[in-house]
Amino acid sequence: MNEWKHIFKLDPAKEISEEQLEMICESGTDAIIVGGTDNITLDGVLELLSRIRRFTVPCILEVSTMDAITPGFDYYYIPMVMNSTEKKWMMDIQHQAIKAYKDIMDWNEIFVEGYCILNKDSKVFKHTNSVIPDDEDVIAYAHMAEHVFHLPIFYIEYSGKYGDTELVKKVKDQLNNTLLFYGGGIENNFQAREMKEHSDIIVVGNSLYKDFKKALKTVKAVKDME
Ligand SMILES: CC(C)=CCC/C(C)=C/CC/C(C)=C/CC/C(C)=C/CC/C(C)=C/CC/C(C)=C/CC/C(C)=C/COP(=O)(O)OP(=O)(O)O
Ligand SMILES: O=P(O)(O)OC[C@@H](O)CO
Ligand SMILES: [Mg+2]
Repeated sequence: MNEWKHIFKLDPAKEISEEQLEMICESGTDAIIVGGTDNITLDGVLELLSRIRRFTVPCILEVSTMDAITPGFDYYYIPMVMNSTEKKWMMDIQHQAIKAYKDIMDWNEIFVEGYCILNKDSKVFKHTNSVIPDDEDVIAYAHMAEHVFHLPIFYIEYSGKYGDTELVKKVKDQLNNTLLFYGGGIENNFQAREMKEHSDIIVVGNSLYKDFKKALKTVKAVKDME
């Protein structure tokens, strides 16, 4: 994961054609995350997993609901929402899930993500009752992710909206061991490169469902960077 630059996030609740899926899987992206905020069902996850499995690209389940956890993925990402007002989204659901699954959990394939959700209009922001932190708060969350919780990933999430590059840069400057993921509103090569400049890995999601060709090109855009 330390070598990765680009990830596509596919939503099991949304339609993607066979032809498009093949282009995504063979695009050179470093991995595919299966995840989303709502209508995530076990059937939807299993169907998408079996379609992606025809290709060699690493496939990750980002767990958003207990109902759709299944074996068969290469890796599992477990979100903890650091700027939620409810402990539930930071700790309690994860606690219950670990209680249920601890005997079959292989921690070598599980990575916990410290999420900071910064688009107040996104579904995931509302769903998790999050609050908008100021820049100093975000930087403090990043420090907590790295030094208090020793998380492998700090995720700046603007879901559906292109974010503040200055803030992403400020956060990146503070992190040494924790990887910085940036996701939100990346639709073209310029945005992909700009956010990759300031983060370790960019995640491209919704634009695949809006302007597929442009979204696909973001892989080469960041792979060609020095
Ligand atoms: C059976 C087997 C082999 C199991 C493997 C072991 C394993 C992985 C067990 C699970 C252990 C565990 C601790 C699970 C956690 C369970 C859980 C439900 C945690 C809660 C996660 C959480 C905080 C959810 C809230 C929503 C959220 C933050 C989701 C993260 C993804 C995200 C930001 C989605 C938004 O994406 P986007 O695409 O922008 O959304 P829309 O397009 O839909 O708007
Ligand atoms: O869907 P977009 O806005 O590209 O965001 C990607 C990802 O960060 C969503 O969790
Ligand atoms: Mg999405």
